Amino acid sequence: QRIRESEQHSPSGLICISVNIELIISTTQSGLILFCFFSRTDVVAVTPWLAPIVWEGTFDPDLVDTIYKSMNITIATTVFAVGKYVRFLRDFLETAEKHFLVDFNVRYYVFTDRPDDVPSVNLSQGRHLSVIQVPGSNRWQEISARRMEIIQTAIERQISREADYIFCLDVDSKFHARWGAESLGRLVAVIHPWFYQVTRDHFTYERRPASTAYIPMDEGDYYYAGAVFGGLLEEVYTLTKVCRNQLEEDARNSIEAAWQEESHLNRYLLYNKPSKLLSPEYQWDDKKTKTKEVKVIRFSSVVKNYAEIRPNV
Ligand SMILES: CC(=O)N[C@H]1[C@@H](OP(=O)(O)OP(=O)(O)OC[C@H]2O[C@@H](n3ccc(=O)[nH]c3=O)[C@H](O)[C@@H]2O)O[C@H](CO)[C@H](O)[C@@H]1O
Ligand SMILES: [Mn+2]
Repeated sequence: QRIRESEQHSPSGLICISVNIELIISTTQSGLILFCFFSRTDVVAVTPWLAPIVWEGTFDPDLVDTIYKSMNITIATTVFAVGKYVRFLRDFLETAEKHFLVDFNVRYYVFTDRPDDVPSVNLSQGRHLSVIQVPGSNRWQEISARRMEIIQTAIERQISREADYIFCLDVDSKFHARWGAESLGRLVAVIHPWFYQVTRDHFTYERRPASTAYIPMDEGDYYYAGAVFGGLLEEVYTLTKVCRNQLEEDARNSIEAAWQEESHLNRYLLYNKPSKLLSPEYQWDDKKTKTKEVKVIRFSSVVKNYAEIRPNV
């Protein structure tokens, strides 16, 4: 059933802005109402290649969770805490236990050079945490970019035997609200919170043809954030392998892409389209003022003092 209110004249004679609400009621043949919610008409909820873009109000949370729960899946979650970034782990893990894939089997993989500083956090049933030691570095660019290689290796050695899906997340972040099974898909990326309202000429893709992350000005769909990507294990394995190889090829040619692995991720996703996109609800930035499209912030980057926290500026 659709309700559309078009332009109306108020008593004062001013024209009101059209309301345009779609009320979707799904019924069975017997007439029993299964679910009822307002779909969104203020945001685009599908890509030109017909992948869903997940916004609050475009899915039924209980129904989606029920479908995935019956599959008895395990979701791996990688998070890097190298150097001073170990300080973000407690909030990350504690808020994840409250909001991230609650009641699902989740395996956290914490990559750190300071295993003794990993906090002990109470995990719910069905949830595990492994600590994997990685080298430190005196360049944040290298720490961030090497994640591709390290995730690829960890999938080969361990994760492929232990999980079905994987999410790779930034640690300088907190969960604030439900992040459920609506986020799962073959290959999943998140629209960067600073770039969802701008045209593609503003995207900070790598623009130098000498880099393997190069994207010409007239190409590109979305600007994806490097802080969140995921999908089926084998899909993310290929993604990390390709990005790792391209990062290494660039290094051999003494070129570093504008935003390191984020640039390579964007290049990969341009030619390997994600099957599902997460709206900026799934990667907000605490420095950014909330816009009206964002009804719920599920996961956001905390404000940090770069000079104090990173090994270099
Ligand atoms: C929202 C978003 O898309 N952010 C991207 C952006 O800035 P960010 O400011 O989000 O980068 P960042 O400092 O959070 O670094 C990315 C991640 O690398 C890890 N880390 C980094 C430095 C360090 O000393 N120790 C450590 O563990 C940690 O997990 C951190 O969350 O640019 C980065 C570098 O290209 C990545 O592309 C990020 O994904
Ligand atoms: Mn970050």
